[in-house]
Amino acid sequence: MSEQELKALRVRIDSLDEKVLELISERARCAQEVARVKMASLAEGEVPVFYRPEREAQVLKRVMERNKGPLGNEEMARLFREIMSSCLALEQPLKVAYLGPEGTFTQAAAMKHFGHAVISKPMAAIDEVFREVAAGAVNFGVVPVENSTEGAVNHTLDSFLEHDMVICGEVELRIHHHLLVGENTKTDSISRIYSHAQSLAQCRKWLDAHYPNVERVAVSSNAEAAKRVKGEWNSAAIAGDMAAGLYGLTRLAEKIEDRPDNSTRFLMIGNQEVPPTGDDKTSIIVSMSNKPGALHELLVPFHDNGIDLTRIETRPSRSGKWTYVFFIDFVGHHRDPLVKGVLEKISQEAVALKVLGSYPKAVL
Ligand SMILES: O=C(O)C(=O)C[C@]1(C(=O)O)C=C[C@@H](O)C=C1
Repeated sequence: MSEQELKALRVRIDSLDEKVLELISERARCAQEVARVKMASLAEGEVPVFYRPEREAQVLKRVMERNKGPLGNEEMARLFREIMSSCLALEQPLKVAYLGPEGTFTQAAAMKHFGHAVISKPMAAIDEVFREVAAGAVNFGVVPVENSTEGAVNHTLDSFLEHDMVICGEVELRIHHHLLVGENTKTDSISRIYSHAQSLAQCRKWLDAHYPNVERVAVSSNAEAAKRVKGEWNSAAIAGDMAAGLYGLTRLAEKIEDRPDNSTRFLMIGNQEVPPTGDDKTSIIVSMSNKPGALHELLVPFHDNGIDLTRIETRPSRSGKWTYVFFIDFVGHHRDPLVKGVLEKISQEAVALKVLGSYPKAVL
């Protein structure tokens, strides 16, 4: 390519950027207008709802449907995700608590779902995320709920039993783990590997093959593991990209998770009900009386109405020995007539039924 050609292309890019800039600014002014309309149409005592997950899902889906490339759908949606995040920040800067410290996969999930224009607050434990939302100190919280290799995150499920929370979104993240060391670490003298227990479990086979005699130490998060090895000479951490970047660590081995499709699903929790989008999921907690066939009774209405169950998890209930609650996710919104019917049928048989929330299926 000649210098001349390159110059001409850059002139074209400059001119396109000016148009993109003007269009983004126009969009942002539009969002400010939306905020004005929302404020003006409030009934007395009503609080404005600026964040609209159902609308965001619709915007991102539309972008993906209309995208003709060469950028991929996900890439394009990510760009719009950030534009929308900044537009919303003009209406109302969202505060989001997540399972910290900084650099965790939960933080990455929060950014993937809300974009980077939110004010994010790391919390030391899952229960603290719930409490922060319940106290109204933040608008939303982000917590992990299940991993494709290791299963349910029980702390999160148990927290739903203790707090009244509305689930308003989900996001899935492909989890890649790396073996990380600080700059002063001699790689042949590693005597300890830190990570979160779930991450150690997700890399068990790799560790058995490569570091069978090295002590594995479970800490509160993999970001915490990364933070520790920064100052230690004989230690390594298992953590992800965000933590590696944040603590300036070197990747000794990349993508060491045993299963290449290792993914974690995260939930957004808040106090806001989300209207239907036509492509939603619902999460419920049900407790049945301890009698034969109870689980069968619970599942039959779903089957009879062709409702797709995406997950069922059992946890000990907090109210009695050997009694259980079921966490069930299914496709549909609790306001859909078919779903309403199923929930009514179940509540006739159940000791208790609580809808945790209906929310758009993850778009990104
Ligand atoms: O449509 C709205 O209600 C808006 O506030 C606008 C907008 C957007 O930028 O498109 C911004 C924030 C909401 O969460 C959803 C969409």
